[in-house]
Amino acid sequence: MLKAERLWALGAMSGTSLDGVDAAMVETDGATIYAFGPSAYRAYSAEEQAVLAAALGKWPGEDLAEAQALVESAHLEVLSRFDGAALVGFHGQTLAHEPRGRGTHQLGDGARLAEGLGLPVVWDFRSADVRLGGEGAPLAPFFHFACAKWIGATEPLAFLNLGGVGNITWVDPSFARPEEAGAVLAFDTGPANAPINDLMLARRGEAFDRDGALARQGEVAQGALELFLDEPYFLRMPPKSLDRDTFADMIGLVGELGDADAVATLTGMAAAAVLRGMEHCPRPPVRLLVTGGGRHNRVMMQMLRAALDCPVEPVEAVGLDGDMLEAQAFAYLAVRVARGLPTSCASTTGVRAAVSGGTISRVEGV
Ligand SMILES: Nc1ncnc2c1ncn2[C@@H]1O[C@H](COP(=O)(O)OP(=O)(O)OP(=O)(O)O)[C@@H](O)[C@H]1O
Ligand SMILES: CC(=O)N[C@H]1[C@@H]2OC[C@@H](O2)[C@@H](O)[C@@H]1O[C@H](C)C(=O)O
Repeated sequence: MLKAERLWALGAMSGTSLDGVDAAMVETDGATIYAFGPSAYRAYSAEEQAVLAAALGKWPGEDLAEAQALVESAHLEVLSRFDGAALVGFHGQTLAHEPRGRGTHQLGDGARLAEGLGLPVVWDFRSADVRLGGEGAPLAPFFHFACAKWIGATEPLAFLNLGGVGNITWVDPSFARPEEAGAVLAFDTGPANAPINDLMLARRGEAFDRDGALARQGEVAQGALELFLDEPYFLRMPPKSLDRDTFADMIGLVGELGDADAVATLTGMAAAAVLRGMEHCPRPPVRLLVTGGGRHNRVMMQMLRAALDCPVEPVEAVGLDGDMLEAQAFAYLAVRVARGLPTSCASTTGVRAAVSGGTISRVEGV
């Protein structure tokens, strides 16, 4: 176990929207964030995205050689660009997530990455939590708690990640540690960009709805939205988590609509899922800080602003980087794992007791 000294860690995340690998450095002792360092991005090409998309839903033991080689080489490529890291946090590519079923599967072998980089690599962050009865996700909440401290927050606030899937963390920064009862509440809100991307690709051959430009031209189909909100997921108490394609059927709800109305409706569904989620906050947050690619979607942001009493701002409003927050989270969590500090607790994943997930792969001499 590392002593409680500050060090630079390098984190990498390949998210559910399959757009690419984010990597970023954080200086931390596993509790306090001292500084944010450089970051880099390595996009997946359309061909690579197709390889990953074909691997979605697969479990270890299935035919994954090509996708695994791709995930590992893309990570090696981007992580090799950095100097000065003492260890690496490697999330991997989530292919399947069934915490109450077959478990959770993040593709990519951290031991191979450790060999390639010559650095200790922390990986497989989610399995231990699932084994102990947790959802295994979301895991960024303990980092969000540290971010709330870093920005000097004194009142409860919430972080919303609008990635392929959405997740929210409500934080009370008056607590000393995130695992204390009442300090955080976190869960996945619902689908966010993944269905929009899927529809844009299928109908228009485009990767996503840039800035919400197409949604802006359409109207939300209220009937489809109501059917979507009937999903039992929205009645479940948190913590709770989702697989990328848990809501794949929602595409069917907009199947008869024209492109603009269909995208507007999927955008409205993502926002409505967040608004449902906000009802679970123990106290109203004083602000909602939005991270992830969806913060660029002006229509989605406007829908949230129109319905909420508190300011809804991109995390850049407080000096954070919304493109890199998840990569930074896994840098931070890697240091927590190395120090034996918990990475999740009952109010973030539903795990029975606070747990330090993750496996550390070391290379000789390091
Ligand atoms: N300018 C933009 N306008 C609208 N949407 C955008 C824009 N930029 C990015 N996005 C959306 O954000 C997505 C990428 O978001 P992000 O990188 O946060 O997701 P992720 O990390 O892969 O997902 P997750 O957090 O679920 O793991 C893109 O696929 C796209 O749908
Ligand atoms: C199983 C899995 O990979 N889940 C992701 C996904 O993408 C967003 C949401 O669903 C969140 O639960 C999680 O990622 C972030 C980084 C998290 O664990 O906090």
